[in-house]
Amino acid sequence: LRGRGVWRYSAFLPFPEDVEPITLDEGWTPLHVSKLAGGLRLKNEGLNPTASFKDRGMTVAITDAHRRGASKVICASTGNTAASVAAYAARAGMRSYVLVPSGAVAKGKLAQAVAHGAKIVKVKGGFDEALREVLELLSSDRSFYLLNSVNPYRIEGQKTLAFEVWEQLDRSVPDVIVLPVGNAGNISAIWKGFKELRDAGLTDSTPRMIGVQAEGAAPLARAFEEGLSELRPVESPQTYATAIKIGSPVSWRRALMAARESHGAIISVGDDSILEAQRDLARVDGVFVEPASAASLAGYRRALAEGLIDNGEKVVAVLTGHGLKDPDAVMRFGVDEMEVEPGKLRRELSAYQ
Ligand SMILES: Cc1ncc(COP(=O)(O)O)c(/C=C/C(=O)C(=O)O)c1O
Repeated sequence: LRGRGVWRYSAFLPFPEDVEPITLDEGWTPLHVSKLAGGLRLKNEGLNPTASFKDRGMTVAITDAHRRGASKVICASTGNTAASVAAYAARAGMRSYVLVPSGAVAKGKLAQAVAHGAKIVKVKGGFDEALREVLELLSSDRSFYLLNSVNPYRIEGQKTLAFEVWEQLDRSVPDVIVLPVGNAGNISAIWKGFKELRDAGLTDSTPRMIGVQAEGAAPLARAFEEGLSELRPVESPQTYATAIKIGSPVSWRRALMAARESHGAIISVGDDSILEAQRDLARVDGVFVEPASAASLAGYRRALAEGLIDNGEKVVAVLTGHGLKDPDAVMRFGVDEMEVEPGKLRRELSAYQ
């Protein structure tokens, strides 16, 4: 183990020792103790270079693209993958093409894609249509390198969150990992990381993986609930947590396997509980996350209420993206503001208190 962040675990990454990483020092994010519940810890992935967990997988996949001499990279995205692709492609001197749902991407993410110089292709429809467009293009045009989480190098990078949590918990694993699930790459990546820790003899237990979806975009929660072995996509997914507004998750098989193999679950929560969780995290724990990230806390609360998690169990909630990604979302918190004339502050404030 040397250095910090994703490349600290290069022994677990699929590259020869002399590989030249394309990196922005991603990873090594804080694990805070939460004041909201005993035993609950918060893995703050919003503190990665482009402010989401996507950077973990992007550093590894872009390093592979660079190694192969790629000059053009492409992805479909609800926004965070696009932001991360744009930044790492810029770092690697590559052109980036990002396909996003037209009119449905949070402002901060779009700002990042623009800032880093991506070609932004707005697809009429949702994420699912955008991903289909990308896969169709690639079936006839091999000049693009695909960066969605069907790319195994993304999964290899994202699994390193498990290694960090193990180190941050003094080389032990939590009872439960709870995290939001959209296209479903992350839940299978983190589960892979914990299995590798166990298979390397570094731990003798593994956590239960509890994935959380938004009620209006929960094909995996439904498949898990009904014990299905086939996914029934949600035709037009609805949630204000736009990062996980996905009706047909591409990694659904691996996600179901991770939930079942780990004796965990995939559940869904309402947008109102996501909003409440987002506000509590910001106003009690001081951690500002975007709506999809807050689904972790909303899911934790539901799992606790339903006995999927016992009080006192050690739980890590993965907070996947920073709150600045979606500034419009916080207008629903209720703003506490006043305007004063110059020289009137004392009078106005005393009236206010
Ligand atoms: C903040 C945030 N939280 C959770 C997820 C779900 O992770 P996966 O289940 O691995 O997809 C996403 C996913 C975003 C994209 O899929 C994209 O950017 O295209 C996210 O941005």
